[in-house]
Amino acid sequence: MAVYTHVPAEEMAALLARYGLGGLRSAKGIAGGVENSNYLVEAEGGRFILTLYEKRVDAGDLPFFLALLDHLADRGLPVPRALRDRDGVQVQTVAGRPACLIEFLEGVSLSHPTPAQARATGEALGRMHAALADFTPERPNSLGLVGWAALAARCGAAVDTIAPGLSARIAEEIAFLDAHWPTDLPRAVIHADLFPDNVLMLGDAVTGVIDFYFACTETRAWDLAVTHSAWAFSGDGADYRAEIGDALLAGYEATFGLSDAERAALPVLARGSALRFTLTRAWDWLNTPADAMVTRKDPLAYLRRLDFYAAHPECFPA
Ligand SMILES: Nc1ncnc2c1ncn2[C@@H]1O[C@H](COP(=O)(O)OP(=O)(O)OP(=O)(O)O)[C@@H](O)[C@H]1O
Ligand SMILES: N[C@@H](CCO)C(=O)O
Repeated sequence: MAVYTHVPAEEMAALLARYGLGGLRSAKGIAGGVENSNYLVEAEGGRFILTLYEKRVDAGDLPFFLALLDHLADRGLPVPRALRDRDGVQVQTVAGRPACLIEFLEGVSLSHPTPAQARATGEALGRMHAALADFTPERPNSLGLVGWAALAARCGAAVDTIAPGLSARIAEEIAFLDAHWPTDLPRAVIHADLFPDNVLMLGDAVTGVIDFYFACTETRAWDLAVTHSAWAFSGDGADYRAEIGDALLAGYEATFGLSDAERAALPVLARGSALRFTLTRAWDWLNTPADAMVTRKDPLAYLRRLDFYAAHPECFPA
């Protein structure tokens, strides 16, 4: 469960009063997620998510993320806005952390999506990219190619305690990606973390896209590569599920589409995605505080994806 910061009930009730949402009925820490503290809050005025920003979320980036959510919600995408209090303020301080009260969206995140659900997700990603065409704010990607080398250096040889030889494998892959990374593809603001746990679904319909806190200006097709790496494998990364990968790509093609150059770059972009999550998971594996109520995610599940993408570029049809 990701609850790094405890919020006393009295402080939660005082927060709700600022929004005119009536009394607090219940507040529960949410199991799931690794980045922020999340509470499901039941108030007399409705059900909400309270997010306290921890770790990698810089409070200075919050205006970018909240403008992005408003932009997408204005265009009909199923994303949760941050509520404004009676003074029009979206970002609060709760238990000493920057925090937002966020609209609750229905739906469940899937562990074993079907091809139809993967297709709907690809369609939603394509619709999101279309809606972002006129979104002008920018945010650099601190977890792109340059950031990977820096993070690998910070992890150092300690990653070899996770798997023997891992630091050498990471260095080799960064050298490969440096040499082959496409530099001339269209760039845009992307979600950058569209994992199954960030897509809420009812049946085959996408009812929510959440967790935009890695959104950044990047090679747009990388978003599809990230989504592919997160969806098209068994959880441990040992098995590639071609029917899921194909459905995801088909859904994206139906609502947005790829140029020939973007399609040709997908195998390299996917290797970059697999490395990104191997690295951030390895960092978390080595640095998660012992008292955090959080389940660490397995870095090797992404190393296996990396091995698969390196061996099977043909999983992305030309
Ligand atoms: N707006 C929302 N409506 C409904 N449920 C939500 C909403 N936001 C978050 N949740 C629930 O809280 C969980 C954790 O949220 P979120 O994924 O944003 O956390 P995180 O710590 O940032 O996670 P991650 O590890 O994916 O970066 C989600 O899986 C979902 O169950
Ligand atoms: N979605 C990521 C966590 C956020 O970087 C993971 O599963 O590793």
